[in-house]
Amino acid sequence: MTLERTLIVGTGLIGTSAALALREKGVAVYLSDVDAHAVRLARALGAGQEWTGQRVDLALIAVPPPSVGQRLADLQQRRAARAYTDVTSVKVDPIADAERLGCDLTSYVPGHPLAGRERSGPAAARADLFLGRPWALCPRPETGADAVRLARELVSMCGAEPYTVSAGEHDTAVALVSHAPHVAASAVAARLRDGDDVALALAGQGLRDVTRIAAGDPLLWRMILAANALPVAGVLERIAADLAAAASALRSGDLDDVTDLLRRGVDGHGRIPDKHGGPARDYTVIQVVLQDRPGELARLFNAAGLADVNIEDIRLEHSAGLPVGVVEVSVRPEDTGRLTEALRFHGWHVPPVPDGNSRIDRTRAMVSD
Ligand SMILES: NC(=O)c1ccc[n+]([C@@H]2O[C@H](COP(=O)([O-])OP(=O)(O)OC[C@H]3O[C@@H](n4cnc5c(N)ncnc54)[C@H](O)[C@@H]3O)[C@@H](O)[C@H]2O)c1
Ligand SMILES: O=C(O)C(=O)C[C@]1(C(=O)O)C=C[C@@H](O)C=C1
Repeated sequence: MTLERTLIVGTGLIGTSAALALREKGVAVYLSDVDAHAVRLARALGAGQEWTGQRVDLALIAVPPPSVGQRLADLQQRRAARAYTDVTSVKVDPIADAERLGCDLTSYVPGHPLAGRERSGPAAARADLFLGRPWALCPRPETGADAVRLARELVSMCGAEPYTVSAGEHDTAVALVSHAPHVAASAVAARLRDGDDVALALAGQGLRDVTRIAAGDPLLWRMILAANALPVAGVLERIAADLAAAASALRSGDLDDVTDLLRRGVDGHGRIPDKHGGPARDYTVIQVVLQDRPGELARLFNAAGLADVNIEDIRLEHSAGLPVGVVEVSVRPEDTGRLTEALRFHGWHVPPVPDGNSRIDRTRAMVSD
């Protein structure tokens, strides 16, 4: 049994990213969403064609957590697929919904890719979103072997690593590694609402690293947290206790508790597996410091275009009020030399890309004027 035809239900960030990855592997992909605009945009991105009832091998349900059970029931009633899986960030509640709605659990493999972005919708989708990332699969004793095989095939076509775990273990685990961290990031980012312009002008990369996920959709996160409330509350209580102890240590001037927290933080961070820890894409990131004036980005793009280098990704870091910004240009490693030469030719100073085993090498290109 191989995966030749897939239906994606919910063509937002995750559904469209999976669709794009499957299209690259030659799978026929059909698209469905309650929002016709989301399907149109996904189609325009090359993610597949609109679903008009074709029967497929596997349906991937990529909708918010409370809608998964009902969608599964509807699709099974239409006999839309031989097997079904989903991507929602919690697992116990959607499975309970499916059971309550009388779904056939033998053809359903609950799933969850541990990959995402802080943006929603098909426009944010990318085919390489899942590369090297863990993708949890939570089959139950009654789940059929063929359904599991199809779900695993989808995961590997998306470039992710399947990880089999029970739904209960999954929810406890993601409370620690995903859901509580999201709330903690939001708490840090929420403080910035009170920050004055001077403070925000001094924001560096550390703050951006700690708060990136806080930009995620609050309505989606409310649904995720509601479905995993107690495990997340437990982790948050322990984080809050550490923060309270650190604050009182700072007030008393006895920094032992803070030092202990910092050391435990180093230990905890060291436990994040390298395999899934860093960005999974094999791009070189060239950092270019740009003058903040009209036409600078266009000049950079033009230099890349003339060198026949495709820019895979671009990220703009700009501190308000400063005369320069940093643009991070991601290119395929084999294009690094050509782009470096082109930037030098057009007046930027670019030091050699350092050797290293990290998946992403960073170099800096400084404006010469
Ligand atoms: N955002 C992430 O980083 C991330 C990562 C992993 C898993 N997930 C999970 O993936 C799922 C989708 O998240 P997303 O970030 O792609 O959200 P999104 O908002 O980008 O996309 C969700 C899409 O589902 C559609 N939709 C909503 N209800 C529907 C229904 N009943 N039937 C058909 N379509 C419906 C919406 O119109 C939207 O296009 C969620 O369950 C989320 O928990 C998200
Ligand atoms: O924005 C990201 O980078 C994410 O990977 C988001 C993230 C995560 O916590 O790892 C968030 C929720 C999802 O259920 C899966 C992935």
